[in-house]
Parts: sequence; structure tokens; C-alpha cells
Amino acid sequence: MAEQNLENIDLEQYPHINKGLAGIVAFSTTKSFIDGQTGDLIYAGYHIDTLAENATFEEVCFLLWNDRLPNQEELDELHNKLRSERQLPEPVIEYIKNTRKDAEPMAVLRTAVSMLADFQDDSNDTNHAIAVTAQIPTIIAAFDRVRNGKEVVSPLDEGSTAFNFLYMLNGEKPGQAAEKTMNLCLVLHAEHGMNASTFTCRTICATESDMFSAVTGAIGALKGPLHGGANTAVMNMLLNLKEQGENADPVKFTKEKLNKKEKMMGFGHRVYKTFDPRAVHLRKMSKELSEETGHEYLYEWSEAMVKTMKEEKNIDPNVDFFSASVYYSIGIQPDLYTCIFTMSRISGWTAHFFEQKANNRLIRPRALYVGEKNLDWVPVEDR
Ligand SMILES: CC(=O)SCCNC(=O)CCNC(=O)[C@H](O)C(C)(C)COP(=O)(O)OP(=O)(O)OC[C@H]1O[C@@H](n2cnc3c(N)ncnc32)[C@H](O)[C@@H]1OP(=O)(O)O
Ligand SMILES: O=C([O-])CC(=O)C(=O)O
Repeated sequence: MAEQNLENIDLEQYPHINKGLAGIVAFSTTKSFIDGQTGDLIYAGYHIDTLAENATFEEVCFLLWNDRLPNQEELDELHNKLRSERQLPEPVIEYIKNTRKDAEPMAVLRTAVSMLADFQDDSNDTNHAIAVTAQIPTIIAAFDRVRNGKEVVSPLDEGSTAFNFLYMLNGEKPGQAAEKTMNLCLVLHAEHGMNASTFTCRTICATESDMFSAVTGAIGALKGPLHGGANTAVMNMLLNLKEQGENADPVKFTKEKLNKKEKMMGFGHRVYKTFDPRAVHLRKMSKELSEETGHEYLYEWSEAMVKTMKEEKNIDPNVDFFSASVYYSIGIQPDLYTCIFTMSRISGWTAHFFEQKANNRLIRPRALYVGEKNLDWVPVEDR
């Protein structure tokens, strides 16, 4: 489609027009605060560094849903509820078994989550949030096993979200270190203000639609490579470089991409104009894990790309950059990375759903019409 010509439009009449809604404040929220200049991120009062050091994913879920941390009894109750909801309805397992083995995992996840709506016993949003948070990891693990010709592994009636996901994915209980890494990734990706998928979720909620519709739409938004899909794209970029063997040169690779006006995936952010605070933690993990697993080159290439992007464009990495090498080092298939992001961001989406519903107004901005007016109708045979 041709680029639109806005030359004859008096844009001063439309002070609110802003491509990509950059800088527009659409909602107030208690869920998270981001300072894009200092690189600070707070979930419901707690700095991301504090959460990264101390929190479990389940504590973050409770925090985002209730705006406070749970006491032990409340945390135990949440664990129990999540455990009791992990099993998938049989028709959803059947769908996963019967879909194409080369289907995109995010597309399978989107369809399976949409199906879950049909199997709810009530219309209670809190129960729905728990059910969808519990079942997303089961869907991802089941699809990965089925497409690799393996039996689906049922969830255990014990352990955390991180523990159960790795167990269902690999068919064996994870060690403490792997569970800790997965938990930290879930904590770091949980919530991020009015990002595209959360905005989608709130927009669907605002029509008084249901949580499963809102989450299904949000998954569709997160899938895109300019959003959560970037983590898979980063890994593909690193793997492309690996294919160059001895000639692999991350600095040259980065400069060539920039010269071709291509985006370096995992860099840049609408809000952060400095190092993403989550990437600080992921960078550290990437270094440690790549050394432990003999993938040092991945970390070294990543650092060379970070340096080159800073020098050439003054652009820093976002959350998706180092998460790629972290997931790779713990043996997860690259095309599952955005699904893992979903496993975590479901907590933020559902929290925003509650918040939107509690203070709702239909979300309905305007578009500036720049097309023709008053055209004469031409019969089809004369066009
Ligand atoms: C979880 C998340 O969603 S985090 C984001 C994940 N997405 C990515 O990593 C994809 C790569 N990054 C990008 O495409 C962008 O930085 C976005 C989409 C994240 C943010 O986009 P916007 O705020 O619209 O910034 P925009 O795309 O206008 O970029 C501004 C300038 O920086 C450049 N730029 C931004 N990101 C990059 C990048 N990754 N590589 C190269 N140049 C970039 C743009 O080319 C543009 O330059 P110009 O002014 O010379 O034209
Ligand atoms: O905030 C955004 O625009 C993108 C996002 O979801 C994140 O960085 O976690």
C-alpha cells in the first residue's frame, strides 16, 4: 500500500496524533512503573532488582493481582490452586496431538488458550487467571514433546511453576540451579506497563469480553518480532552467525545489518533510552550459563554486538537480547522462547485485566481520515 500523504492536512488541528501512540498515557495503573531514562522498573512497589534477588514467580503473580505480597498461608494456597489446575482438558491435549508438528509454537499456544475458555466451571475472573497461568506451561511442554515424537508428561502435584515446566518439558525433575534460572526469567518478564500485548489485553477487556479472549489477543500481539517474538529472532541471528564458522564476526555482522538499515533484534525499546534493568540480570545469567555449558562464544558474540550497537547507534539491548542465550544454554528450543515469555507475562496481562475491569471505559481512539471524499460511483464494467 502506498505511503500516505499528509501534506495537505493541518496537523496542528490534531495535537494528539502520535504514530505508535508514543508517549500517550492511556491508563493509570498500580501494576508497574518504568523510568526509561534511569533504567528503573518497579512492580507494584518493589524494584526489579529486589524481586530478582528474592521473589518466586508465584509471589510476583500474587503481588500483581493483589498489589501486595502474600503471607505464607496465602502463598501456599496459591501454589495449591496452581497445582490443581495444571492438567489440561482432554480435548486440548487432543488438539495439541493433532496439530501440525511444524506449526509455530506461539500459534498453537494461542489456539489452545482460546480453547481453555470452553472448559471453565464458572465465570470467576480470579479462577480464570489461576487456570490460564497454570495451564500455559503445560500446553507449551506438551506441544514440544508431541512434535518431537515423545509422550506428553503430566504435571506433578508438587513444585513451582518453573519446576513443573522443566519437568514436563524434559520428562525429568530439574535440578535446583535450572529451576532457579527459570524462576528468575519468569520474574523478570512478568509485567511491563502498557506494552503492546498488555494494551491489547486491556482493549479486549474494555469491551466487556472475557479473560480468555483478552489473553488470546495478547498472545497474538506478543508473538510479533517487534515485541516478544524478538527473543527467538535474536537466537536465530546468533545461530546464523554460528553457521559462518571460523569467519563468524559479530562486529562485522552488526555493522552490515545496520548498513542495510535492518534492525538488530533484541535492541531498542520504546520506553528505555538506557540499559534495560532486566537485561542486567539476564546478561549476568548468560555469562554464567554459557561458561558452564561451553557456549562461551554466544556470550562473547552478544557482548560484541552490545558494544557495536552502543558505538554505532547509541542503542542498548532490551529484555529479549540476553534471554535468548540464557534459554539456549539451558537447552530450550529457540522457537519456544516467546512461549516462555508468555508463561510469565500472563501474570501482568491478567493483573491489568482485573484493573481495567474494576474501572472500565470502552477504549476507542479516533483515526484521522486522509482518503478521498465525494467520489462518483463507477459501475464495475467501466472500472
Ligand atoms: C519485550 C519487548 O517487546 S522489547 C522489544 C523487542 N523488539 C526488538 O528487539 C525488535 C528490535 N527493536 C525495534 O524494532 C525497536 O527498537 C522497537 C520496536 C522495540 C521500538 O521501536 P520505536 O520506539 O518505534 O523506535 P523506532 O523503531 O522508531 O526507532 C528509533 C530509531 O532507532 C533505530 N532503531 C531502533 N531499534 C533498532 C534496532 N533494534 N536496530 C537498529 N536500529 C534500531 C530506528 O531505526 C530508528 O532510527 P532512525 O531514527 O534513524 O530512523
Ligand atoms: O514495554 C514494552 O514496550 C515491551 C515489553 O513488553 C517489555 O519490554 O517487557
